[in-house]
Amino acid sequence: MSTVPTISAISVPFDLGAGRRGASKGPKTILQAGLLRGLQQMGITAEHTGEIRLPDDQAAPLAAEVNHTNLKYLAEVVEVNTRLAKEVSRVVQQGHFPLILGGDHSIAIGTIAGLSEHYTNLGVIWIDAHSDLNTAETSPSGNIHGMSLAVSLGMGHPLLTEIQHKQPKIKPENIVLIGSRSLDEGEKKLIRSLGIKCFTMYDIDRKGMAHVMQEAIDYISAKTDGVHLSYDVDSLDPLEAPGTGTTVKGGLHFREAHLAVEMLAEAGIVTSAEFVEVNPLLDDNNKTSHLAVGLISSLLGKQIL
Ligand SMILES: NC(=[NH2+])NCCC[C@H](N)C(=O)O
Ligand SMILES: [Mn+2]
Ligand SMILES: [Mn+2]
Repeated sequence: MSTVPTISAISVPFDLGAGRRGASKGPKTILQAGLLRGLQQMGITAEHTGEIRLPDDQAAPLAAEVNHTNLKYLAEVVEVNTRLAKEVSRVVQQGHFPLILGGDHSIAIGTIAGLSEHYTNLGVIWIDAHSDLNTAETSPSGNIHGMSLAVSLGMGHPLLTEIQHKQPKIKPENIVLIGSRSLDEGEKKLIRSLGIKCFTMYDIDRKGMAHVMQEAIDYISAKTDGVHLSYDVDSLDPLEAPGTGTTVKGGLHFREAHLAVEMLAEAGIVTSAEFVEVNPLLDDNNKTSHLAVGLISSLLGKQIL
């Protein structure tokens, strides 16, 4: 059935980039929801390469010690992403498809850093209620998961932007945001000033998901040599995906979410993906983990008929 390369799933049980704990338990519940078995049933070769985590001696400091900064848990975020970047780079080198299971969205920093070694024009499709384009200066929370896309553009603390190598990892014109509906003032300014392609919920309502995805695919495939899908499950409506830390109402419905990844599968442009912000502690019977498994399967070619 498939021409999909071998999938290497990488778990990143990390949640110190987020304001609430629990996303660190996401990789395990996604795997328990039958991810690998499902892919194997589709005829795909899929392996789990292991977990990227902090060394045991880098136990998280007490929240009180880090909450006075606007870059909470900076050292931990740097460490885990440095490790993740190396692993992602190794998987690409091997010719496999990296599938990163988060974890909060700060792990996109390491994923994209590792990928950027292998592409000169890496495209990024960022499906998210948010744009994660804050810096310490603009962030309302100090949570680094709200900064990861800015970091990948080379903006922010050097310890973050210089992971893997010093250059910016992606270019603004190679990014497409989809599902945006909660943007901070600094983020809006940046989207406008850099001319980042952004399909908000307004655009999805106005044009329909099929139209938006076709535009996004045409836009990005024309100028990139690889496309990374960074999928934050809070892009979905909280009714569909209650198990996530920063829900925003008015999100994607189940069918829109599936259509988006089905169209990406059909276009055959995606070369890596990450699914982040599944928080089983906030979930309803692991509904959000099962949803993630369904979306990953659709992305990798599962069809209704
Ligand atoms: N990956 C996420 N869920 N990010 C949420 C970010 C929320 C908000 N914009 C902030 O910077 O704090
Ligand atoms: Mn996000
Ligand atoms: Mn989000």
